[in-house]
Amino acid sequence: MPQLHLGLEARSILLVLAVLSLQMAFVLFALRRSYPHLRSLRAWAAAPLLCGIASALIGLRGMIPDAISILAANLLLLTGLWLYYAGSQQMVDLEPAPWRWSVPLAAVVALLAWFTYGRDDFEARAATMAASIAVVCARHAWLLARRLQPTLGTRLTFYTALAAIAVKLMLLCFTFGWWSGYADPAGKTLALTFYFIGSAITMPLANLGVILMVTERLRGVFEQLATHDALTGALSRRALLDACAEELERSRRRGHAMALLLLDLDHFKAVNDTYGHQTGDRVLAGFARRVRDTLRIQDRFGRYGGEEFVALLPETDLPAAQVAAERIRQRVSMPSPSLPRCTVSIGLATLQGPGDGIDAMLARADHALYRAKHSGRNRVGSL
Ligand SMILES: Nc1nc2c(ncn2[C@@H]2O[C@H](COP(=O)(O)OP(=O)(O)OP(=O)(O)O)[C@@H](O)[C@H]2O)c(=O)[nH]1
Repeated sequence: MPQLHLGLEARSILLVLAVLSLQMAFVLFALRRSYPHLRSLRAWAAAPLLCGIASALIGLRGMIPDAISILAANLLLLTGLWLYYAGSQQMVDLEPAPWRWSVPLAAVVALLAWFTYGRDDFEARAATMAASIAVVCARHAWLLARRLQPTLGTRLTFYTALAAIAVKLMLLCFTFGWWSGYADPAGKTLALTFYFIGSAITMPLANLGVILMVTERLRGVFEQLATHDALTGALSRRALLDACAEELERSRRRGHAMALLLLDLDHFKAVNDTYGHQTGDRVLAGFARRVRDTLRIQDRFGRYGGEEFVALLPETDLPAAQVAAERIRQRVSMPSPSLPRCTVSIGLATLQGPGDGIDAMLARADHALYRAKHSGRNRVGSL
């Protein structure tokens, strides 16, 4: 084991890192049991497990055979680092490709074997590993920067990957003789001290970054469940009414118009009775998708109850709301290749002065809907 400054011992650092990584793996495996649908958790739990075992094996260098403390340990380390990357890929619905990595991995292990048994060369082994780790971290950092939302967790993981790359590049520069001080034993000790301290900082930070990414994703899932209807993806009634209250306040403040559409599928009970409840569910989901496609970004769409939905149209006066409602009606009535045809009746209400409120608008929209139903359905009613 190399000597370090500050009274530090490489073996102790490696064993402490092993314990920390195994603890983190335990936490992540426990999270995986609770949230099995979060695919990334499997790779992210296995990653610190492999890295932890690798650290322990490297730390036991000289006490166990080289084939284990060098070859098996570095193989585990690189696989573990790849698993961090694979977990991030799954976060953005990319399929990890283990076979694509297995060829370079085998080449690295072959090189390490040569630098162990062909000619015993610590510097060459360190350079091989530093370059390989830097490549995996760079690939991971690239993915984090390009594909994931810039949250605290992704930022922490991204900067940790950059820091790990910097540490590895530093070691590469030294081993290639780009710093003359490295030839001197004191310089070498200093370089290795930086290297081990760098690893001691980046490994736990990578685990923390992953834990943060998991909790951020779970928070997103729970928020979605709390505010959206699971079947149609529309806002839940509670979230819809909150959005209405918010928009009403904004319209009042700015003196803007606002419209509200109450949408009710026609003869939906007959759809259920004829084709079954499951097809009825698919019709509802397809209907919601069509309405959402028709609406603008700033419009809100929610499930008011059963087969009744509300579309909230900010900054929309009566003529514009009639155009929007008619567009929805036509879009919904278009035949679909996979679903029974259905139509929608729509009740329309617009904001009537500062004393008006959401309950009053909903009551007017309900009345208009009633009229649309009673004058033949598949139409837009207003008062
Ligand atoms: N499949 C399915 N059906 C639902 C869901 N929610 C409500 N329904 C059904 O929607 C039907 C609504 O029926 P009605 O209120 O009589 O209205 P309708 O048959 O659409 O007739 P009109 O509104 O008068 O045109 C009921 O049979 C409910 O069971 C749901 O989530 N899935």
